[in-house]
Amino acid sequence: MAALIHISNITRRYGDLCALDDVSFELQPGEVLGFLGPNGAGKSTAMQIICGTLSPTSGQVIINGADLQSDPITAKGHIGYLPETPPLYPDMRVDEYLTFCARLRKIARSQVALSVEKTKQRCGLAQVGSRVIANLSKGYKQRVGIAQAIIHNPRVIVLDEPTSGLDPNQIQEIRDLIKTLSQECGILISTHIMSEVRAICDRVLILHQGRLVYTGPVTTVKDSALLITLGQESKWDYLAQLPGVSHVEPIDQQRFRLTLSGSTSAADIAQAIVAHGDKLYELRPDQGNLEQIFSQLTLGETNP
Ligand SMILES: Nc1ncnc2c1ncn2[C@@H]1O[C@H](COP(=O)(O)OP(=O)(O)OP(=O)(O)O)[C@@H](O)[C@H]1O
Repeated sequence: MAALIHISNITRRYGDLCALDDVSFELQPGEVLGFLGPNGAGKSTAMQIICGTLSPTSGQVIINGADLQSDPITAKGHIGYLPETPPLYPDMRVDEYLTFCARLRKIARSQVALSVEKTKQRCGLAQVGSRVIANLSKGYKQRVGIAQAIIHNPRVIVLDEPTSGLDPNQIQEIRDLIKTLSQECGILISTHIMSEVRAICDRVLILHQGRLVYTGPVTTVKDSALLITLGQESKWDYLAQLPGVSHVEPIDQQRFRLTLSGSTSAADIAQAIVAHGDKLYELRPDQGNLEQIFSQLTLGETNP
């Protein structure tokens, strides 16, 4: 399957500062790729380069087969971008604004009304077309921001911290929307929120001081350790003998952290504990794992 984004050896310097240093990665169709890194790691620089608003010092960006440098109009046509601050005109009504965005994206006049309607349906905006953007809640403004990014049906959607500043219900709604959109496109999403990565991303990239220091599937990270709580009278020494358990770390008398090997699943472990005749009160993925990887890889100096 051809990659939707293909980045090879991108470097970007600002004077003496190397904001991106020889970064390469790909985004596949249907994939939600999480872009993580501390402040100053180079995420926004990378996103701007991918969206064609900033040139790399060296390296190549191919978007859905089009070279961003030699064929920028085709390449940019495949991308929808929602910057951290949505580019909204607050005095416009939602319909007016989306019509304006459709025209900017050079959608044929005869198709504009249809594109606006379809996009409103996709983003849950069907009821608010006549509302003035300034009067919408922050969650709805964010939906309008996503709507302008997808009005031309791009294959790639780039979202810069799309849930920042939203309340928990709005966050869930935007995450659901992103999941739905990923069925048709590839999505690159930058965030500082680890639970967001777990909730919606298939794979994660971690940048530190402009270098790519980690790339891997979220599920591997997520499932590689479990936290369990057993009955008070449990003799836990059998845990280390269970198939697929490579390490047992007691947290207190009842709680343990199990490191798993290979493809062992949480269900396998639950079954084995119950089959052993023990009481299992709680079992959950060790969510500290991704945080631990992030901290280990990004400790130390950050770019100003
Ligand atoms: N126009 C610019 N001129 C000079 N330096 C810049 C410019 N833009 C960014 N930088 C520097 O490049 C480095 C990377 O910045 P960038 O904004 O890409 O990081 P980031 O990972 O997006 O950070 P944040 O999470 O804070 O948004 C930082 O050290 C920043 O100060």
